[in-house]
This record gives sequence, C-alpha cells and structure tokens, in this order.
Amino acid sequence: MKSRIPVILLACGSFNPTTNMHMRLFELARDHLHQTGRYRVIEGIMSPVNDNYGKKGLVSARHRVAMAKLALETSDWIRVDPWESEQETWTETVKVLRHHYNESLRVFQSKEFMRNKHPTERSTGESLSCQQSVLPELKLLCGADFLQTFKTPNLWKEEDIKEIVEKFGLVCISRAGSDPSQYIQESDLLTKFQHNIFLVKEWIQNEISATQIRSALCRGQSVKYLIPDSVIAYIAHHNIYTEESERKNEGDFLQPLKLHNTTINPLSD
Ligand SMILES: Nc1ncnc2c1ncn2[C@@H]1O[C@H](COP(=O)(O)OP(=O)(O)OP(=O)(O)O)[C@@H](O)[C@H]1O
Ligand SMILES: NC(=O)c1ccc[n+]([C@@H]2O[C@H](COP(=O)(O)O)[C@@H](O)[C@H]2O)c1
Ligand SMILES: [Zn+2]
Repeated sequence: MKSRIPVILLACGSFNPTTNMHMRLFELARDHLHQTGRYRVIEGIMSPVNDNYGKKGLVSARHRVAMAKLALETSDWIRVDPWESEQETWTETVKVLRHHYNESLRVFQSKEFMRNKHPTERSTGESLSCQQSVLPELKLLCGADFLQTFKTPNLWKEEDIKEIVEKFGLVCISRAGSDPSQYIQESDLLTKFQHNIFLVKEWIQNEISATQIRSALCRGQSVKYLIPDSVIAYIAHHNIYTEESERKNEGDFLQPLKLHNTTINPLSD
C-alpha cells in the first residue's frame, strides 16, 4: 500500500462518554478508504469538545478525555488528543482541523528530514520514486447526524463548511434517522465537493447513543457491552453521570449559536 495517500481521520464530538460505536466509526471509515484502493489510513484521532461548547449534560473534558483514553487502550491506531479541550474556549471545527493538519505536516517534515539525514538506512532495492513520500491528508470523520447539522441555522459558517469539504474532506458513517445522500443532493455546496465526501453504509446497524448511555447510568441500568468495561469502572469510581450532571448547561445555547447568531449576540460578526 506504499503509493497510496496516507490519511489521518479526525473525529470531533462530545464523547460524553466514549461508546463502542464511536470507536467503530474509525474501523468502518478505515475499511472504506482502504477499499477505494487510493488511501492508507495511518492514524485516527478522537478530539473531545471543549467544556465551553455548552451542550446539556456535558461533563468536564478532564473526565471525557480520561474515558476516551481508557476506551482506546485496545486500539493500536486510534488515539485521543486533548488539544481542543485544552483551549481557552470552544474552537470551530475547521480550526481544529487546521491545527491537526499543521501538526501532521510537522511530523511528516521531521520524518523526511531524518530520512534524508540517514539515506543508508533505506531498505536495499528501494527505487528512487518509492523514496518520495506522499503528503498526508486529514479527513473529518462523523456520523450522518453530524452532517445533518450543517443545515441548522447559525450553527456553522458557510465558509467553514466549504473549507472542510474542499480542503480536507469528510467521511460520514450512516446513522438511523439521517439520509446523508439526500442531504448532499439538497446542498449546492456539498454537491460541488461530493468527490471529497465519503459516505459509508454500516450494514450492522448499531444505534448506541451517548445520551441513552447517560440516561441508563442515571437510572442505575447496565451499560455493559455498550461501552468498554474500563470506562464503566471509571464512571462508577468518579460517580460521573448523575441527575445533577445531566442538568449542566440546561437551557443554554450552544457556543457556536451564541457566536454566529446576531439575535442572541448583536455584536458578533
Ligand atoms: N450510533 C452511531 N452511528 C453513527 N455515528 C455515530 C453514532 N454515535 C455517535 N456517532 C457519531 O460520533 C460523533 C461524536 O458523537 P457524539 O459524541 O455526539 O455521540 P452521540 O452518541 O451522538 O452522543 P449524544 O447522544 O450525546 O449526542 C458524531 O460524529 C456522531 O455523529
Ligand atoms: N461551527 C462549527 O465549527 C461547529 C458547530 C457545531 C458543532 N461543531 C462541532 O461538532 C461536534 C458536535 O458534537 P456533538 O454531536 O456531540 O454535539 C463538536 O465537536 C462541535 O465542536 C462545530
Ligand atoms: Zn451526538
């Protein structure tokens, strides 16, 4: 798979908590991209959203990052990155993509530098064309409900959506209740960049939702086999999901709505 384009998959979301389905998204996306014959997925990154996002029931990023780390202990290619959660405030997804893209370029360049410094370490018989490394691409990974939020008024800036689909690309996994292909047809912008949007159909439907996991936990019901045992133990140990935690940010607007909605915030741009 040497001449294929290396791809890093980035999933942005609450991960409150990380579920088995969040991890399946990466596996499904990787299989799909490999099947195109054009890509080689080299890394998966889970980026839990900043506490200032303002979503109801969003527990502290410290816990969400810790739970994601535990959940991903069994993966040899997906990792959690706390950068987004450690910023002063909520960050637009396109800026998170820019950050991770720049990071990947930095890693790429330092690897190239090492390769050029130690040319003798190249495997014997490797042709000169094989020695030219291909720049990695970074693609946003999401579920179909996430794609659907692009049309929520004031939630996303048009130019951000354009940059995501034009410059980076999107891998979208099916989810009951959302029809991503119809939604793409309804949008001129998404239709224009359709070649950069990969729709993945999950045939083994799995409707785990983090909200339902939290509800079950609050009621004292079992969530075993829906989220990893290590995450269940962490939640129990820190008593994370309670009726009180579910009331966090209740009635609040999401931060992107506050920033982009002129009727909520007349001074915003
Ligand atoms: N069952 C699922 N099928 C497909 N995509 C999913 C599924 N669960 C989560 N995702 C995707 O994972 C990403 C992160 O989602 P998120 O953290 O909001 O989880 P969630 O289960 O949707 O939680 P919540 O119920 O709190 O919204 C999003 O892109 C979302 O679309
Ligand atoms: N304008 C934007 O960049 C924008 C708007 C809404 C949500 N988001 C992101 O999408 C993700 C949505 O997560 P949830 O599905 O858990 O609400 C979060 O990572 C959030 O930061 C980005
Ligand atoms: Zn969600």
